[in-house]
Amino acid sequence: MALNDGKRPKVLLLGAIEHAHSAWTAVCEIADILTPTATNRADFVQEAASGAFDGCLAAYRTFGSFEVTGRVDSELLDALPRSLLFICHNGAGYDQVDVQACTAHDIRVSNTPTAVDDATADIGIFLLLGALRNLAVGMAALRAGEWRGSTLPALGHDPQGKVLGILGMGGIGRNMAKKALAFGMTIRYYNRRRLEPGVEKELGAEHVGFDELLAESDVLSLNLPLNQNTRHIISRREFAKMKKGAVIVNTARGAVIDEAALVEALDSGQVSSAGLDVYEQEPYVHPGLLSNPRVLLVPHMGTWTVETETKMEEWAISNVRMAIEEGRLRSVVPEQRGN
Ligand SMILES: O=C(O)C(=O)CO
Repeated sequence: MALNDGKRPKVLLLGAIEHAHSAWTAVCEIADILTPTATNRADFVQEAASGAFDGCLAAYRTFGSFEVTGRVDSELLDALPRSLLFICHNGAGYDQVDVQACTAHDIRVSNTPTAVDDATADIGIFLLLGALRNLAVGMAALRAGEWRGSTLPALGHDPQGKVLGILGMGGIGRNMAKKALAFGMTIRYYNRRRLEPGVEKELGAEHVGFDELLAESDVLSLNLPLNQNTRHIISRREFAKMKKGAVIVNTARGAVIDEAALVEALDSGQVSSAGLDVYEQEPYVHPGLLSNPRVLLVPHMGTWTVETETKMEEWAISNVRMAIEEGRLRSVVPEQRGN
C-alpha cells in the first residue's frame, strides 16, 4: 500500500501518552504528530472539518479522549480527513468506537487485547473476595470511626467450593478462571464460542448454557465486551433466574448490566452483594449503588497500574508504528478480521 507518497506521515494524537515515552518518541522520529486544540465535541468536529488534521494516516486515541471527541461515529468520521486509515485505541474495550461506521469509512481499528488481562482479572478477584466477605461494610464503618459499626457486618462467605460463573471467556475471563481455581472455586462459563477441550481442561472450566450459568453460579463475573448484543444482557429476567443471594462482579462495562435492575435485586436480597469497577454512565454512579453498603465500588481502576498502563500504551503505539511502516495493524478488532 502506498501510504504517504514519500512524505512524512502524520499521526493524530487524541489523548496523552503518560508512560510509554520512549516508544512514542520513536514514532515522533518517523511521523509528524498533530493534536487538536478543541476541548469539546462540537469544536473538535469543526476543527476536523476545517482541515486541521488533513493528511493524517493514523489516530492514536485514549479512553479519556472521549471527553473531547465523544463517540467515534459516522458524524465524527465524516469530519475527519479521508487520509485517515487507522484508529489505534488504547484499551481492550472499544465500545467508544463505532466499528461498523469505521468499516464503512474504510478505517481499520485496533485495541490492546492481552495487555489488560492480568490487571483486570486481579481487580476482578479483589472484588469477588471483597463482595463475598462484605468488606465494604466494615471498611465504611472503620472510616466513620465506628470500628466494625454499631451492628456487626454480616459474616461473609469463603470462595472455596463456590461456583464462579464467568460470562465471556476471552483473555480476562480465562485469566480470572485460572486465579479463581487457586481459591478452590468451581468454574463454569458461557461464551458464544466454546473453548478448545484442552484449554477447558487446563482451566478446569465447564461450558454451560446461559440460563444454566445464571441458575448455578454463586458468583457471576461479567467479562464480555459491550456491544449491541450484550447491552443489559443481565437485567430483571436474568436476576430472577439466579440463585437467591448470588454475588455479582463486573469489571467489563457498566452497561452489560441493567443498573436499575441490579439495585432492585440488591434491595430485594436476590443479589446479596456486588463488586463493581464499571458503571453504566461513568462517572455517574446510580445512587442505589452508592447508598448500599453491600456494594464494593471501585472507580474504573481495572488496569490502573504502572506496569499495565505502560503495556497498553506500548501496545497501542505498536499499532500506530505498524500502520505507518507496513500499512496494517498488529491487533485489528475481531469485527474487522479477514476484511
Ligand atoms: O481496557 C479497557 O477497556 C479498560 O476499560 C481499561 O480499564
